[in-house]
Amino acid sequence: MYPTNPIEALRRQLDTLGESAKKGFVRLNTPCQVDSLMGWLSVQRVLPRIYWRARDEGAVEYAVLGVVNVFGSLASLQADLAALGDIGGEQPDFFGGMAFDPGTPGWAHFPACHFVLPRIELKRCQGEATLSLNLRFDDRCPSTEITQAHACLDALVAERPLSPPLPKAYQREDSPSQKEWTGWVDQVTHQEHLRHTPKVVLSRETCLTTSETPNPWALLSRWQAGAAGCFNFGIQLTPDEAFIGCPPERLYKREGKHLITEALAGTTHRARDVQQDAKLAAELLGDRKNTLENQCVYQQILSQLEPLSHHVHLGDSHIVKLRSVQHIRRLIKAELHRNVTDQQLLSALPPTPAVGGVPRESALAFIRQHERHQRGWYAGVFGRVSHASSDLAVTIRCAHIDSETIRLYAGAGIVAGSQPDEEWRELDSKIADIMSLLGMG
Ligand SMILES: C=C(O[C@@H]1C=C(C(=O)O)C=C[C@H]1O)C(=O)O
Ligand SMILES: [Mg+2]
Repeated sequence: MYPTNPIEALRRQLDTLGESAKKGFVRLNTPCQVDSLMGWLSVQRVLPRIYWRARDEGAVEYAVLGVVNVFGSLASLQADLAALGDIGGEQPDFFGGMAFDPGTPGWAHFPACHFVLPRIELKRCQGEATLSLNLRFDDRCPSTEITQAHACLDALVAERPLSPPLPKAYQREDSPSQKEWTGWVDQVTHQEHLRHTPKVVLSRETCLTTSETPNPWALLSRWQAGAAGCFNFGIQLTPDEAFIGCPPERLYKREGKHLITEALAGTTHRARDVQQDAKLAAELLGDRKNTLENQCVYQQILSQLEPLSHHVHLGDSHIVKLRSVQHIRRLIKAELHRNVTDQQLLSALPPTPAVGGVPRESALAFIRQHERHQRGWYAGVFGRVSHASSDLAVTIRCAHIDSETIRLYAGAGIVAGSQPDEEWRELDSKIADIMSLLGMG
């Protein structure tokens, strides 16, 4: 269908780029054919490698790699969005994420905040794939930029099929242990503690160790296939390390001044029998402890949105059914005041009480004091930001993978009425999908 090699087509466009085009941001595009974006990403040598797909049906799939710019803070990202917006013309997409708690050391190769304007984008929308080369000329020497762009094109490798990840024998270690967990839940649900801190989301790190871990892109591709209604993300900043996940939770989506966010909290498992499953859902919606978990989230989001927006609307409670769990969700819509930026939203909203707690600082203090594992980018933020629209997920239901270890993370909102054993089981339900893909289900 496309007689020209897409890389060749981009090279030619680059060579014939007129002087007048060399201002601000430039995106060169060519149609291409691709089977699996993750299969393509998996064989590339250029870093970083990023995959992103929002949870909505028909959402655009992005596989991006290399960098035109890197941003280590929300302020620098916002300054660049504004600078390119002022120049006008086509605007880029920025991809990246943030750690759960910038106030703690986090993961070794994952900065507290890291967004990139990628060099190469492979996008698929309604079955049509496009390969793009990004350039910019406002902040650098044009000839160097063109040389670097050529070098990145030269480094691209043809897609190869992903081989399915083979189940292996893993050694499992949980931090905290169930015994420690019980002690923490008892502390948080103590009358005295609840009085000043009504909700703390406690988490667990499950370390799976083996001689050779699976290809993260093969794993994500399998995970995605069974995770309808979830976001899908993957990022490799260093060659032997990846962070992947299929989170059901949206931090926010902004289209111009329209904002959509949500309170997703309160959990039960799934039943095989349809009637039994509906009964579990009805019980969840009526359950006091679970309703309280959700209420803590929407109340804080509403109060954070108040100074930034008008016409804030809180939707009804409803059930979101995932493969192994069901959750209570309430959608929130708002109209942002003029000039409210992604920087402001990303400074105000995360970590929401869906993953942190209420009040934020005292919940974070409990987490910092007790959890020995580093949350890093677990329970942080991942997504796409641009001038016109942004969409970001909360990074739960995720795995950090290096050459020997897979680290799985799960948390549970602890409020009045939480029982340690039930909450521990909730953690297991939240990692059930990925555990079964690894042959540990
Ligand atoms: C913290 C996680 O999930 C959060 C906690 C939930 C709960 O306790 O009911 C439900 C959804 C998320 O808000 C996680 O999956 O790791
Ligand atoms: Mg819960």
